[in-house]
Amino acid sequence: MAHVDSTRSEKDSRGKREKNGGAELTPPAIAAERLSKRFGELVALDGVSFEVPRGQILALLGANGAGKSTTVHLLLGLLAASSGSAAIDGRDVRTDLEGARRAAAYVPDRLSLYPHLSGLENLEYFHRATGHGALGTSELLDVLQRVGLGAAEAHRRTGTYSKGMCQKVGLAIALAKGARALLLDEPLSGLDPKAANEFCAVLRDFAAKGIAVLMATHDLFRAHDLAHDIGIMRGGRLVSKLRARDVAADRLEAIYLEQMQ
Ligand SMILES: Nc1ncnc2c1ncn2[C@@H]1O[C@H](COP(=O)(O)OP(=O)(O)OP(=O)(O)O)[C@@H](O)[C@H]1O
Repeated sequence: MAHVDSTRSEKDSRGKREKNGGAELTPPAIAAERLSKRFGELVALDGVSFEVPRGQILALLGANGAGKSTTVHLLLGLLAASSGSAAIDGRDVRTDLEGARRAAAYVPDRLSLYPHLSGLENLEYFHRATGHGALGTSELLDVLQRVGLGAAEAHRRTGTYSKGMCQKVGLAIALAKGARALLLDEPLSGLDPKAANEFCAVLRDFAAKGIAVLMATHDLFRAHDLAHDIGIMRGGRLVSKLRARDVAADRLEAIYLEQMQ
């Protein structure tokens, strides 16, 4: 079986990080360590550990109820962990929630924008709402351009946008904020193939800029194409972690289906 013991590999990579010539390296942009979450009797997440270094993309796959959204919500501090730790850019979500949130951006399945405002006005609003809204209108227009929304689209009311265009505004909010880590929960659901391709191209661009990306998705083939690492979750556990380049897409599908048995 091509999957690895994720607990051991996280320990190994941490060891390398700490020992590198004795110098302290930057912490991973996203880190989960033995993260667990119970809802009453239900164990939604059970000792999940992984790291996403800067410039890397980790896709989390898994059936409905596997714990993907719970993982994302714990990392964003939207839920409190029952045990274990979650950190963004080295800031523990439990002890430095403000710092962690400052370094993180979140694009959910369906982004809530103000439909009567244009894409640019929405971006201006959310950019200021972060409390770090230093960019002016022309810079924000440039940010929208970089995520694939031209000037004409930027000035249109978002009530007239497709889902893909709304999602791009979410990416623009993350970029304008200078986020170190981008967390996405099924951002591709409902996007047509062209829109999904465009969205993934922007995510690649984010990674190339050094941003860490964690994406929960059901789109196995696109995850394989986009991500550096693939995590497969089942019953609240990370049951496999694979380097995407080490496994062909059809083999990944076979491993996924084996894990779902
Ligand atoms: N607020 C909650 N209260 C009780 N149970 C919850 C809550 N949120 C999630 N769960 C349960 O935790 C488990 C994990 O759910 P989660 O939403 O993380 O799965 P998922 O992998 O994201 O699924 P999907 O692919 O359907 O989005 C499920 O059994 C779910 O019913």
